[in-house]
This record gives sequence, structure tokens and C-alpha cells, in this order.
Amino acid sequence: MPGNRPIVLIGPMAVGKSAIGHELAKLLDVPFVDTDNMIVDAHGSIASIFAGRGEHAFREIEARTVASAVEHAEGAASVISLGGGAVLDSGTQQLLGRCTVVYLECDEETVASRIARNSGRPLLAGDAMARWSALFITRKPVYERLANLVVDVRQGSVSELGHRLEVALRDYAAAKQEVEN
Ligand SMILES: Nc1ncnc2c1ncn2[C@@H]1O[C@H](COP(=O)(O)OP(=O)(O)OP(=O)(O)O)[C@@H](O)[C@H]1O
Ligand SMILES: O=C(O)C1=C[C@@H](O)[C@@H](O)[C@H](O)C1
Ligand SMILES: [Mg+2]
Repeated sequence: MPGNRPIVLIGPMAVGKSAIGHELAKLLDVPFVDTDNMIVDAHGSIASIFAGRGEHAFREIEARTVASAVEHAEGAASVISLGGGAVLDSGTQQLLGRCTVVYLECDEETVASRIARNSGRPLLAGDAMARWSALFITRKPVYERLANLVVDVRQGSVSELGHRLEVALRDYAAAKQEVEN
């Protein structure tokens, strides 16, 4: 595995960061944290934060939460799944330089069914797919720039994708080791 760096999963809403991250952590037998869940545990539902305090306040809470998750995880292997928009914060972008960042790549067609199964995403209110696509267009270059590794998650079950990520991470770690030696 890539040293003792936290493995951080990034990507747009509903690609499977939480589900696949959880699976990957089980396979690697390392701790798993989901920063959206940390926020909900500490501050209540994401929808209620957006409604009561606005997106700006949510982003501040999110940046602090991600920093605390990464700092707490450093020095040991672990898996951290971020919320879809967490990568927009410049402090978070800097912190991710100390992690192994995996971008879960998906497309509109595949994500449509995954969105349908989930609710409570305030930024997808109304026409969820149109909102998803608009956000994806602006964020895609950020995901691509921050990623050490890109994994296509369009095909396969959560369990299969967990295995695929594990293999991709082992290959990445081996290639990195070879360059460093
Ligand atoms: N490969 C897959 N096959 C089938 N269902 C999937 C797959 N990946 C994720 N899902 C399902 O799609 C839904 C969205 O996944 P998940 O919540 O993990 O997305 P996310 O990337 O964490 O989204 P968010 O950015 O909103 O946190 C969940 O119900 C999850 O179980
Ligand atoms: O993409 C986003 O901006 C978001 C994604 C979710 O994970 C949550 O963090 C929240 O709904 C905002
Ligand atoms: Mg999630």
C-alpha cells in the first residue's frame, strides 16, 4: 500500500465514494471515515445546515472537518471519503498533497440510478441530473488535477469496485516504490 498515507476518495456526488470507500477499508483492514458523516454527527443533517446556515457555512465546517480527519489519520493507513465539493477549498487541496488521492470517475448515465437511490443532497434539489452535470463540468478539472490515481467506477458492484481499487492502489504503490529506489 502507498506507505502510511491516508487514502482519500474524491469525485462528484453519488459516484460511490462512501460505499466503495467503506468496502476498500474493510478489504485493507484499516479505519474508514466519511467526512459527510462526521459533519452530520457533529452538526445535524447536511440539508439542515444548508437550509439554516447556508452553503458558505457548510463549506467552512467541511474544510475544518476534512483537515481534522486527515491530520488524525496521518502516519497510518486509512481510507477517507470526502463529500463531492470538499476539494474546492484551497486549504483542503494543499492537505491532499500529503495523501494518496483516488478520483472515482463516472458518467451521467451511470450516476443517474445511484442518485435516484439517495436523497438529502441540497445541491441536487429540482432537476437532480441537470444540477449534477453542471457541477461536474466545473469540478472535473479539480478532481483530475488532485488525483494520484483515477479509477473508472462505471461498471461493477460496490464489492467488485472495492477490489478493483485495492489492486489499483497496490500497483500504484509498487510503481512509486520503483521510482523512489
Ligand atoms: N458500483 C455501484 N453499483 C451499485 N450501486 C452503487 C455503486 N456505487 C454506489 N452505489 C450506490 O449509489 C448510492 C450513492 O453512493 P454513495 O453514497 O457512496 O456516493 P458518494 O460518492 O459518497 O456521494 P456524496 O458525494 O453525495 O457523498 C448509494 O446508494 C450506493 O450504495
Ligand atoms: O458535491 C457537493 O457539493 C456535496 C456533496 C455531498 O457529499 C455533501 O457534502 C453535500 O451535499 C455537498
Ligand atoms: Mg458520500
